[in-house]
Amino acid sequence: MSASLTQNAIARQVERLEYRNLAFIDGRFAPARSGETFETLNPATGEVLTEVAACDAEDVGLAVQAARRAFEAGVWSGLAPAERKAIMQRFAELIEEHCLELAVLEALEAGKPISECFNVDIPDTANTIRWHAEAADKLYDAVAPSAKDVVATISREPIGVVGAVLPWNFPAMMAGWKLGPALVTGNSVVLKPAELTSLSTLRLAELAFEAGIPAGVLNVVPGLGHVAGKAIGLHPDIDLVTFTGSTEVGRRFLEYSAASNLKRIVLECGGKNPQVVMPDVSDLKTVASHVLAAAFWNMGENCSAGSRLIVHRSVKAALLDEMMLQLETEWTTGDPLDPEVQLGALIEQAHMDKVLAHIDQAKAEGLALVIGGARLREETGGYFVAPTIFDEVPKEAAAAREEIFGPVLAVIPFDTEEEAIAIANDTCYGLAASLWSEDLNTVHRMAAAIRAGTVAVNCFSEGDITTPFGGYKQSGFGGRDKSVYAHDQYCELKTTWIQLA
Ligand SMILES: NC(=O)C1=CN([C@@H]2O[C@H](COP(=O)(O)OP(=O)(O)OC[C@H]3O[C@@H](n4cnc5c(N)ncnc54)[C@H](O)[C@@H]3O)[C@@H](O)[C@H]2O)C=CC1
Ligand code: BAL
Repeated sequence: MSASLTQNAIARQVERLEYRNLAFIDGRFAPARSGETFETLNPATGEVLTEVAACDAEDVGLAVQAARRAFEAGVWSGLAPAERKAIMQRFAELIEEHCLELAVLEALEAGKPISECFNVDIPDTANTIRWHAEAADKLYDAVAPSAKDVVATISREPIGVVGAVLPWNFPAMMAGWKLGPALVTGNSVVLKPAELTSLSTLRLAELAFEAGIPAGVLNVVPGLGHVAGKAIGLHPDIDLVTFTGSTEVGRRFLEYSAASNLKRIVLECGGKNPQVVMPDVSDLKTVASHVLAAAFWNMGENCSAGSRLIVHRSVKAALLDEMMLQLETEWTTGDPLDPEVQLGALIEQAHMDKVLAHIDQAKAEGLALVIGGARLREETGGYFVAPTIFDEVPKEAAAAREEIFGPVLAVIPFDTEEEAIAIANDTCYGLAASLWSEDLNTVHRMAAAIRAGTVAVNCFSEGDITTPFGGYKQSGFGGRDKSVYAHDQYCELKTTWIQLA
């Protein structure tokens, strides 16, 4: 727990909290044109926090007009990279200055543990914005090795108006992953947060404006997926949509693109990520702590959650014993605003019901329940589910195949390396994997054989801001988040072919 994250500081912040709950279009907060709103809830209590403007196609249209106007006027796209850098750096500073406020908003609206929000999510959001800002004036374009009497330059240009449609599991961090590279490369953005988590994103937009990002360059249109999200997908004047969320909705964006203007689509979707533990591991305490973090961090509501533990039969029992010990002593489920808590509430009743239905199905199929398997803290009205582990899960079982997006871990034993790789790759997803072995040859061989965008060796990690993030197979499409590779998704490549006299 950070020194400044005390119960008193949190309580004072909650008392003085003001919700930004209107759309942010062209540098101003405004209600939806229809006057419609939707409720946003605290998933730890089921109580309504506030009503949020429910944007529809008309509001999305106004936001796109503002974004296009700003883009064409060059108030942002026409700045030198170093000028955009300075403003984005100020934006990062403002995020840091408002870290507690943003952390409290995320804990209240998303049910995430405040210590994670305060120590990880919001600092990472600021770091992401700052890192991309600093890259702004350090990336060079190219001159092609063409013919003698020709100069051919290959330059990147901003793509124009970017639509960003975001999930609820890491609201600020995902906004940072999209806004950092989209804005530093000179684009204008129309961003739709998930309807379950609008509040921190709306505050971020206000801070971006305060930092000096001109009116119209960053617009936030809160609203329902099948209304505001669909309107972004179908809008004929949006050049690219970057999306993080379910594979099912990602697929819809490809349809929207085909049905409208062939806008570029970048998808970061789901995962059923393997954690492979080889028989040569010696430090089971460390392995156990990372395996638990991979499975249960953010209540398992994480696209890169390591929801399949594929473990060699010879170490399985000892590893499970160590995991149980740590789970019982180090993982507390409770009020997300309590800085000592590691596990908060699931995002909403419907999602909790879906996770509990998966658990019931696994029980009905006769899978061996090791721990958990039930709702917790029902008396609070909140949506808490105990971290749950099933052992000896057949690879055909739903618990081994479907993305549950909750605190449910399927343990699948194996006997040979070939079998482990086959199980790891036996999924339609390919986002992330963890691999545990102390043998360098095994590590190289297996890391190369696992079909995933990120393979973390001897740890659970998504990498840091310097490494790209995205998936193989149905986990991703069209580009990567994070690192300088993320800039590619937001740029067109222009060839200028100059014939010399
Ligand atoms: N990063 C990830 O991999 C995430 C995966 N999920 C998966 O998706 C499941 C459902 O969660 P949801 O929040 O419902 O994710 P989702 O994929 O439905 O929502 C993500 C975003 O898409 C929007 N959206 C929803 N329906 C849309 C539509 N028809 N057209 C355009 N936009 C639309 C939502 O409003 C939200 O902003 C989860 O249980 C989990 O399995 C959810 C969130 C993040
Ligand atoms: N873990 C960051 C990306 C996501 O869950 O959507």
